[in-house]
Amino acid sequence: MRWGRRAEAATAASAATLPRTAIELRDVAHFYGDRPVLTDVSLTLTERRIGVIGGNGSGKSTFARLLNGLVVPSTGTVLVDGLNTRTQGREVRRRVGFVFQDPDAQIVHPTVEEDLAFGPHNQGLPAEETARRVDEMLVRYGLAGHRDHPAHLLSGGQKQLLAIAGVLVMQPQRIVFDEPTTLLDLANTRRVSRVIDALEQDAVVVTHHLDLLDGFDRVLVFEDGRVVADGPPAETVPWYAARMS
Ligand SMILES: Nc1ncnc2c1ncn2[C@@H]1O[C@H](COP(=O)(O)OP(=O)(O)OP(=O)(O)O)[C@@H](O)[C@H]1O
Repeated sequence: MRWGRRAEAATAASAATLPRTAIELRDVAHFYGDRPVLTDVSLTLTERRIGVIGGNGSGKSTFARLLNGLVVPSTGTVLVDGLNTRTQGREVRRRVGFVFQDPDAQIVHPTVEEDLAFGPHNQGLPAEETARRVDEMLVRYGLAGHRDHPAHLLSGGQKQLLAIAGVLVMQPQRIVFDEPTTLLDLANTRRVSRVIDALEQDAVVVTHHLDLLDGFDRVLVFEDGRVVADGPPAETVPWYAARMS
């Protein structure tokens, strides 16, 4: 595990030999008004499963939003496979899907099927391909019996699965999850955890549920807008838990 500035320096040094597929943050800072919420963040993200943890208000969601260009940094650069989120946001968002904490923020269409079809339709996919993908998602996420169901009447867990399916149906190469289990009971938390485990895509998961990070490759710990620890969960998670107690 690497801590604080040493970790950032070591990660920045490896940027010269950047693999083809990576998210790279170079000297990133972000301010809301004149208030800094992220400072001095330089990271190269290549692992399949990356967790992001930290106390309330430590900057995790802002960090997550930087990764697909929902937020552009006040200073510094975020590159996704070499694409700059500041100037190539649309292409970046095609590659990096984002699952919001509250599925109601993401579910915008009256029925489950219409909601799933919205993204691919927007991408300009032919109707048959959209229908094929929608069918596949309905089956994979246990929503086939709810095809014509009003989306807002689904249970909390089903809504979260629909929100995830609504991102996956667009076949992004990576997915960022911002606290995907916060609103869920234990059974649905486990279900979403299994869904994340089984994803083919790379995933970055912001969470307060530390169990979700079992088997992850790397965990970043945020504190006051900085990465204060960076390493495998077996080291970072107990370190963070001890720090918070
Ligand atoms: N749109 C915004 N405008 C102004 N301030 C914001 C905005 N979004 C976040 N902030 C502030 O930035 C700081 C970091 O917020 P952020 O949501 O990134 O933290 P977080 O680590 O995800 O917190 P939590 O665990 O509580 O969700 C907080 O103090 C928050 O109030």
